[in-house]
Amino acid sequence: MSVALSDDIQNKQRIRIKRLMMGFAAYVVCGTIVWLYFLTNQTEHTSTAEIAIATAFSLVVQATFYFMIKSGANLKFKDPSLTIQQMIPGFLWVTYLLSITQSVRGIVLVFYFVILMFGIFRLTARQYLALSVLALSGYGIVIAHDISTNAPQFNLTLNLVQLAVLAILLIWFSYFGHEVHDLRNENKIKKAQLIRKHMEIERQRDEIHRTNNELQVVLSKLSTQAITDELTGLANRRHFVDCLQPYIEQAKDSSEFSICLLDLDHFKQINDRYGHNAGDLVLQRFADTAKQCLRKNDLLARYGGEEFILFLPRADKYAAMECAERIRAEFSKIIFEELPDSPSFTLSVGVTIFSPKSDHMKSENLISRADAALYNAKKRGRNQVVLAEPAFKHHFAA
Ligand SMILES: Nc1nc2c(ncn2[C@@H]2O[C@H](COP(=O)(O)OP(=O)(O)OP(=O)(O)O)[C@@H](O)[C@H]2O)c(=O)[nH]1
Repeated sequence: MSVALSDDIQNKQRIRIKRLMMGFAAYVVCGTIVWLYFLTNQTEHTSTAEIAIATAFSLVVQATFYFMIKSGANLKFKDPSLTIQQMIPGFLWVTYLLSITQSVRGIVLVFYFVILMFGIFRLTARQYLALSVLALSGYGIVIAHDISTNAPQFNLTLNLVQLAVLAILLIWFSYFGHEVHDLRNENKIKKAQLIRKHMEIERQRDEIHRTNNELQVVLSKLSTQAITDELTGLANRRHFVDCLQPYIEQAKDSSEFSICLLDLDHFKQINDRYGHNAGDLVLQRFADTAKQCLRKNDLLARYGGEEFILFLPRADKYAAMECAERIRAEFSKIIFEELPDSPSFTLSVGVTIFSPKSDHMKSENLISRADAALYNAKKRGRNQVVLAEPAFKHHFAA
């Protein structure tokens, strides 16, 4: 019969065969001892047939168990290791040896304990006691048989002493086996508890990991919020200044970067005429449009209200003016169809280039120069880009 067994069961089956082989070795050792006594004429009344029967019995028993385990038939039993099932024939075998080896019974009695050793981890106290009763009854029957048949050289006293010693040792062994069995069970429980604890720790570790990830997400959201303007999604003023300062400290000449201040024209009127929500919409649309006009490394931020600030790295005055003009022109082209009369709006820009001499490594100086240029753009009629004085007087006008 071939049975498809899981790896775990196959592994256990291998261990069971190994245990059976150890049992077989015990049979061989005990059998050899009896043969030795027999061959050296220490067991005068033992016949060759009797000793051959004992040997054949042990071989048949072991072969039967071997095939049971190999075929998987043992798996149908409550204890697939067949501990008690293997011990009972062993006890019968020892009892038979006792009956045929009268003069060396003291030695053969020890074989009971060799067999009992095999159950040390598995048998309960009750099973030990049952086996003890079996052994004592067996030996008792042997003694009774010897008395009834008036066996030659039978020493009743010696046999009764041996029976008593066997009883004491069996009781002690049952107690000892019970203790070992309990210890093993305790270990099993502790092992199960350890596994449960380990699993709980794993679960808690996963939980911490998950919470940590969630925290990271919240933190990253918070840090993004801290540097972002909620309405337009652009960088906020604080973040802009933080980014600008290191550039100012490292920049060496005026071609390094430029700054633009952009302010929507008459924005108050937009709010007053169309409402605050419409004003918000214009601000958002401006942000989207301006972003389209910029390079990847340019930084546009909301400076406050309807005012925006633009950082243009590696942009000289021509490049900066051109960029600001592009934004101005694109924004003025937008028609706000969602507002009554589909209006369009304008903006003014003040541009300044970085000046190592006059900025003294301070962003305030640079920004106030751009602000002055913006003021000029407003004064000159709005909707235009003006470069800060005194660097360059030219300005683009619509
Ligand atoms: N809708 C809206 N309005 C804002 C926001 N922040 C500031 N404002 C308004 O923007 C307006 C700015 O008006 P002013 O500073 O007088 O400037 P202006 O009307 O644009 O005039 P000029 O800049 O001189 O062209 C004020 O009415 C503010 O209330 C905002 O987030 N949303």
